[in-house]
Amino acid sequence: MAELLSDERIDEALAHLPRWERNGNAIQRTAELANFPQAIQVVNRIAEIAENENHHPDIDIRWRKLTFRLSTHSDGGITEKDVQLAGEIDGVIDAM
Ligand SMILES: C[C@H](O)[C@H](O)[C@H]1CNC2=NC(N)=NC(=O)C2=N1
Repeated sequence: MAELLSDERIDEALAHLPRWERNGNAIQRTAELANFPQAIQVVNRIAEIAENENHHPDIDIRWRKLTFRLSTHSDGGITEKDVQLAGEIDGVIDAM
């Protein structure tokens, strides 16, 4: 179990993650890739990171548009694991 973050800590984390917004008990970002294969490549790279960390995003795939929603299901809210994964997802998308 990880510790749920305070509202203040979440705001502070999001100040460093400008592409992410809070959506209730999760943080969320959308990204539009150049085409569908690139979007799937992004998903595959993130899948590898998620497996390594045993922390998995909810992912919505619509053609070349991806929406990532991060929360720590076992704790019912946002933890440092989500903040960490958000930064890594940004890194994968920025590298495309
Ligand atoms: C047993 C295993 O540690 C859990 O099911 C992991 C897997 N991936 C997970 N991912 C996310 N986002 N939240 C979790 O609580 C979680 N739990």
